[in-house]
Amino acid sequence: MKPVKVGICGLGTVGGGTYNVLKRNAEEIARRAGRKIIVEEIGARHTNPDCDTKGIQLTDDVFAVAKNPEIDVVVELIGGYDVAKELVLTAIEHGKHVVTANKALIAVHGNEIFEAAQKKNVMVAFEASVAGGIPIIKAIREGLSANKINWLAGIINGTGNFIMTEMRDKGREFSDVLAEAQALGYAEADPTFDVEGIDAAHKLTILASIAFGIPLQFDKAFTEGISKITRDDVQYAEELGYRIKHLGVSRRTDKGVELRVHPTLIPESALIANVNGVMNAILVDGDAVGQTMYYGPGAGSEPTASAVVADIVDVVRTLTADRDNRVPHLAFQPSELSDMPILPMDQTETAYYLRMNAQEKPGVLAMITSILGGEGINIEAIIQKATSEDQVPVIILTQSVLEQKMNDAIAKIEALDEINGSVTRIRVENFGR
Ligand SMILES: NC(=O)c1ccc[n+]([C@@H]2O[C@H](COP(=O)([O-])OP(=O)(O)OC[C@H]3O[C@@H](n4cnc5c(N)ncnc54)[C@H](O)[C@@H]3O)[C@@H](O)[C@H]2O)c1
Ligand SMILES: N[C@@H](CCO)C(=O)O
Ligand code: NA
Repeated sequence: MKPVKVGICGLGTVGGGTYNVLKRNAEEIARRAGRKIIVEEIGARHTNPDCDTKGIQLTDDVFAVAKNPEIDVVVELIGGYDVAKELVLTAIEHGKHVVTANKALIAVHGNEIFEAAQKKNVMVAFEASVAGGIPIIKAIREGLSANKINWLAGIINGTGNFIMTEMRDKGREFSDVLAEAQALGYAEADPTFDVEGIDAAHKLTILASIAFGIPLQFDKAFTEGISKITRDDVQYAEELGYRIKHLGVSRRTDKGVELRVHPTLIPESALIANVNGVMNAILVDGDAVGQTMYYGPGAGSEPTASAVVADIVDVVRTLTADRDNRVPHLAFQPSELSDMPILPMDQTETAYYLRMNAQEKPGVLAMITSILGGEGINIEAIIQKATSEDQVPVIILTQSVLEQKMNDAIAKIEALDEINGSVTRIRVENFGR
């Protein structure tokens, strides 16, 4: 059979890894795909010192790649929204299949891109966009297609997990670890995407769509980052038997779908609480299978390339297959997507960790517990720290409650003269309890 010709756009961390893996494993990959896969052209502004591209056609115009009549599959690895979107739509318009690692693009413009792809009968594959090398899209979309999925939760940003692990285990400074994550090629071009949970929310949006059969709705995701977590919170959580992880959670409820990214206390005995460094993990709860967990490197050159190349192989395998019966982009047939709403954050339910500074006076604890009781919030545990100062940290673990009630309770606690400053709240998920 004729070789399949691929055009790679962007030759940075992921583009470079993709080129090298395709080259190094060419024989093995051809045995799997049923035909040879050749890199016909590379479109990139910069060359990559890790890649020997001798003999390959190079251009700095990625649109030339998207329009090159020789090319069957365009691999978008430039990142970002605008140029990437135009590039992908141009490739589709020219009848090319597309493989991308760009979660920002899929989460924000995916509905439009998939519609264009369906019209042109081409595939857009995006396994590398979520959790790097972990084949989580394939697992949910194909491996779990028998199930009604109840919820999923994951550590889906490698940079953030790397930062939190290094800070906790080695006491390193935030900025120092972030710089290392950038040097290792883990971080986004704008690392606030990693730290503030935007990147994780992009990925969660994609996972929720393929799990529940809903259109991509990134604008409705709730996002809270890791920059405000203090060493004290990490320590108090550990005293209570928990680890703090930056988690994306999406749960189907009677009222709608939860879509939220925030720091979360997880019981230290839970497997997912022990996922460290750049590793990612996603827990998926299906009605037939129960809970399954997927673990592996969430970022980095070749781990991500592993997913990009697997997508290229997938595309190649379907080139000769019936194009009306491909695996749908969002797992469900496009005409079968549901209009189940995304729940506003104040309508979600979780347990909470609260930390506040109370003045050292008799009766303050009673005031706090009475406010919580008044909102119908049950307390699981309280720690009051003795200090030499005239204010004491009070840490409270609550049972599960509607976020709206917790907002009201926190506002009332913060209004007390006996409480200094604001109340820190971290949500709690009791996996494995
Ligand atoms: N780095 C990771 O671990 C990782 C993992 C999963 C997904 N991703 C995603 O993969 C994509 C690429 O990330 P990366 O880490 O490889 O980025 P990178 O910055 O290392 O590489 C991007 C490359 O694209 C080139 N480029 C950008 N715009 C261009 C344009 N208009 N024309 C020509 N070249 C252009 C840049 O010169 C650069 O070499 C992003 O969407 C990112 O979110 C990255
Ligand atoms: N910046 C992302 C890359 C992988 O998507 C992360 O750290 O997880
Ligand atoms: Na993946």
